[in-house]
Amino acid sequence: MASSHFSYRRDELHAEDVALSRIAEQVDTPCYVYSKAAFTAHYQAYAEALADGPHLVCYALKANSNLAVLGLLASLGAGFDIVSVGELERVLAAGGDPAQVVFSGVGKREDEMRRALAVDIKCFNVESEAELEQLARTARAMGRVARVSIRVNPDVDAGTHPYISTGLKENKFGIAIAEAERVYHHARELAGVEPVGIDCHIGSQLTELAPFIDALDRLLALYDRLTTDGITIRHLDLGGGLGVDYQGETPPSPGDYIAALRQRIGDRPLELILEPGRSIAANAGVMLTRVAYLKPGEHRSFAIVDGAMNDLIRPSLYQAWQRITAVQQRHDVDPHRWEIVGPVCESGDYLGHDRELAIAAGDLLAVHSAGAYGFVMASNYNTRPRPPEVMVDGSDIHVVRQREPLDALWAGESLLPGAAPS
Ligand SMILES: Cc1ncc(COP(=O)(O)O)c(C=O)c1O
Ligand SMILES: N[C@@H](CCCC[NH3+])C(=O)O
Repeated sequence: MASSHFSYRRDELHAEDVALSRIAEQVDTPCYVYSKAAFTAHYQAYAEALADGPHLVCYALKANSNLAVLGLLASLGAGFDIVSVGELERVLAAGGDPAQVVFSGVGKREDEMRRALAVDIKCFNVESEAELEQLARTARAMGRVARVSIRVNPDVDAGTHPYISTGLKENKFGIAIAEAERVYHHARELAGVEPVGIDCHIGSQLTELAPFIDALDRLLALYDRLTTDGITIRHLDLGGGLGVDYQGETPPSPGDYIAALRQRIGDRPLELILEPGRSIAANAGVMLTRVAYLKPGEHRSFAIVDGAMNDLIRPSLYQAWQRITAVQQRHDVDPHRWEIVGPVCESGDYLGHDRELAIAAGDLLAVHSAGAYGFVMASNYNTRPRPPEVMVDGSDIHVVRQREPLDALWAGESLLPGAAPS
């Protein structure tokens, strides 16, 4: 199992000290369950490894932006990586410090820039020259100066799924490394922006160090050239991307990763910023779902569960594999190979293919490693409410997001005038 915070005791899966069947009874299924201790430990692994030099861990809240998660990480000292004004408002609502926020993303709108300038975030990670110019105009109009990093596209192969690889020249992200030096000179001359950092993010779920080191070497060469040109860069932001154990992968630990980075950076006077998302959140959560019906067949056998692609889309979208186990292990039925599928009307609606499980209708299943890119990617497809979220703290159960009431799913919609049935 990928996380020691979710473990079996007397044949039943627990989150910390809470039996997961208790949560399912209390909040119904499907639901997400997070462990406070796991979030804390995963964050501390970064903070401790970085402690001997200037640093900031900017948790990428796209991975899991529940306010309870953000509040917990803020209380531990985390900064945040945001990609929208909505994420910025979440950080502020959770008590996060805007001075520790970096703003990534290729398509920042002017109103988003204005709000981020108004609360004086730490840095904008700028992804194109057109965005740089827009940001400079917006900042000037507000009488402000925006601190910026150029997000450099270092053209390294992250060796991960094509949908989550971002640092190749065919990807939409960042400014080509060959162009970056010229853009920094442009930024230096442009009123309204001040270049203070260099940024990159090459992809997600990386399980090897080599692509990170390749990218870092290219950024350091750029840093050295800019320093020679008299452009003072204060921080290096290497993005997120460290992978996790979904299916026995053995990615480097944050400690090993950071030691390798620091060794390359040497005595350059740089604050090191990282933007981890998945490696903090994924194995701090599971999704619980209940078996509704079993449909054994000659060709394939289906376990139809109450969770679906709208609740957890990673298997359908990326063919992602996440471990699925029975919450209460039973010894009275034989294991059988099941397709774990949801009620959504799509053949691609599945949570797992060909899983050997000893289960009966009514049993609870846990989909593991669901703390990252789980709830945040949930939708209301098929007019299904998004699931509730629960945070376990020792033996305490905190419902940190209620299931959406059904009528919330059509709030804001209206019938055409005169079209109401009489
Ligand atoms: C700019 C940026 N920073 C950080 C992250 C977080 O990545 P991960 O969840 O792989 O750590 C992402 C997502 O891949 C990203 O696009
Ligand atoms: N949503 C993706 C990761 C996206 C990374 C965002 N830059 C996943 O579940 O693997």
